[in-house]
Amino acid sequence: MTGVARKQDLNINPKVRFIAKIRSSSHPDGLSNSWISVNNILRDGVFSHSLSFSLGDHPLATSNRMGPCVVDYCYDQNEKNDVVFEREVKPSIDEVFDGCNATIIACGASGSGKSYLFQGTNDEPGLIVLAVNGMLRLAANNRKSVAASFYEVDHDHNVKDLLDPNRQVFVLKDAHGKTQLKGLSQVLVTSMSQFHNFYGRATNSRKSIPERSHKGLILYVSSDVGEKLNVVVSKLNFVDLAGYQDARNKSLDGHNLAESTTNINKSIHVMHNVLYSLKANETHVPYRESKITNMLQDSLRGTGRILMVTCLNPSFCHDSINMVRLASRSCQGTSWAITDSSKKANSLARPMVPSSHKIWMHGSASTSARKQTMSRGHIYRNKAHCSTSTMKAGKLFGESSDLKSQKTGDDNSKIALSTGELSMFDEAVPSHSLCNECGLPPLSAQLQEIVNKLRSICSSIPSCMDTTPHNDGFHTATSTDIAELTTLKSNMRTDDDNNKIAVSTRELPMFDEGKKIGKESSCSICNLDRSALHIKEFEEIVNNMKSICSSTSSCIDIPPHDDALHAQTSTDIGEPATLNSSMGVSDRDITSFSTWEKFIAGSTGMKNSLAQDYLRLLNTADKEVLQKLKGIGEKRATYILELREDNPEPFKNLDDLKVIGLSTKQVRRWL
Ligand SMILES: Nc1ncnc2c1ncn2[C@@H]1O[C@H](COP(=O)(O)OP(=O)(O)OP(=O)(O)O)[C@@H](O)[C@H]1O
Repeated sequence: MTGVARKQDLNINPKVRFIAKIRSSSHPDGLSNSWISVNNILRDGVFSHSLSFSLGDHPLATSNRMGPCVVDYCYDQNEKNDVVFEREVKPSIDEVFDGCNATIIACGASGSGKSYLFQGTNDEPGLIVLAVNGMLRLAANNRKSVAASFYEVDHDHNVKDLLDPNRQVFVLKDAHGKTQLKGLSQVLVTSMSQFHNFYGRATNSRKSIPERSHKGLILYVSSDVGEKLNVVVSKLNFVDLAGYQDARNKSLDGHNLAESTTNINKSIHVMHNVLYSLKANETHVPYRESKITNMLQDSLRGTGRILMVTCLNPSFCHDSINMVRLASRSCQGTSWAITDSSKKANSLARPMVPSSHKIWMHGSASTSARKQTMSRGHIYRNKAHCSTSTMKAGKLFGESSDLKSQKTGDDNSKIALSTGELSMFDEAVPSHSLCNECGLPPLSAQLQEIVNKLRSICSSIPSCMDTTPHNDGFHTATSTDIAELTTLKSNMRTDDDNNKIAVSTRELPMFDEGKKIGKESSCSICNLDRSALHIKEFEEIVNNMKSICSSTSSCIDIPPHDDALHAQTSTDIGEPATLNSSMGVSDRDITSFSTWEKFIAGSTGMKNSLAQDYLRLLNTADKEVLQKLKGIGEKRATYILELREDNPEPFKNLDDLKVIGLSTKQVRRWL
């Protein structure tokens, strides 16, 4: 059964409110709003409206991916601006005069009535006009002043002062981290007619310009100190977001609306993301991902009210559906979820980025990894293979999720060198299988053996450290060695739960110097015999490591570059190709690498190729596969699909993941 349920233990910010307003159909282009049905929902004493869409008898399949569209309230076409004002805006004005900031945002498809809602007409004043009127009255009664700024943010993120177009506006942070709109003019509002005068002039001047942009009016309330407007107490923001347009539509001259549309749509998405995060009380709010949210940051954070009004066209408009879906997603925050039992577990129980996930994708250093990488090789080579490759990669993820489920049981066989450098060894193949090419036991097994040795040595180190002060000169000379040895031990993190050990590459030279450590530190460690034993064991381990490295390099050896065949083979094999291309090193560099460096470089290259795969899947995979990726839950997957409607390849590099609230660092950590 599908429905909407409220999660009991929510921490939802009630001051972030999402409403919809269906534009009046009195306009000649309006047919009727029968394509939108609004239903009441009452759960746990909370009223909401659920919106569904139909064309004639055909329900539009908008809910397949995300269930019904839910907003806190939907005003129908007969409800006038003053009704919306009384219920939604007036309470904010009272709070602004009590010192809080408030923000009212209108969004919607082009022609959905955003400007009409804010500006209105002489007969039906809009929310801004009604608000200024109310504020002037309150100001007069409370010895306060009202001032206004009016700006525009275009698709190139330029900010223009609409009250004084000659001024340059800079968005800066002051010493307290507060956003300053440096250069933006403020005009004291003294009466309604004076307001109509300057505001009307500024709005009309933009009407002839076809460019889409966001427009913002700031109404400042200051304590009345005569002529000076120096003590700004609080702000009421009105933001009229540019009309949403599907970026795949063609403009009148036949060109794709592409870039400017994409930028505008992106900032609309970011605005919804920000409100989503605020509504859900998330710790990270992506203000900085768009100019407009960055500018509004001070008003949006804190305790002030935020109202997002999604304006809907009275006649069928696909962009309106997109917008209401976006609003619904943000409105539901973490508080609502589809009660479809299969989806419930995913969407309700899981935060956006579950910290419990450790690895989004597993690989293996042995044959299985090589086979997987060979599959990925096709992805690099030919984009036309994308879907097949995606399927393969999907299979990969399928495998990885299987592996994930085996994780607990298999944890004992893990080893990671250099903080995840060798995460490809996680979930390695069973220890009895041999590497096809080398005929050696799998790397993981060899490394595991070393780990066990190291662990046993480590566990005995404290007992042989001399902690009593030594006054002889020799001790002073060797104390660094003790420190080194201690560092060595601390770098060999042992974890009894999962038997993991991490040895950073930085520490490897210490192994080479094992003899030196042994010779000198033996004098400063209390039990000479035991320490000598340890050093010997260390040396043995170093040698083992070295031999593994050389055997590894023979598995991922780099074929000669000039070989014509190489071009073909390296792409097929994947790993060597990655070594060359992803690391950005020349062959000369590679030949001068030590075996160990080659090995580490190979790991880095592989990481980069995994990053590429991750991005490629985000750009191409279907929802089911997306949800198998580390960090992608039901909501993010839905959002990614929405982003792909605007831009077929929204993720070109890891930085682009910001749009979906993931950081490069985070993703790199998972790889
Ligand atoms: N409630 C209403 N009653 C009558 N006409 C309306 C109403 N709302 C909007 N309109 C008319 O519909 C048209 C489009 O409205 P409006 O300009 O407000 O849309 P918009 O969403 O701001 O569009 P854009 O994003 O392109 O600027 C206008 O001609 C406006 O007068």
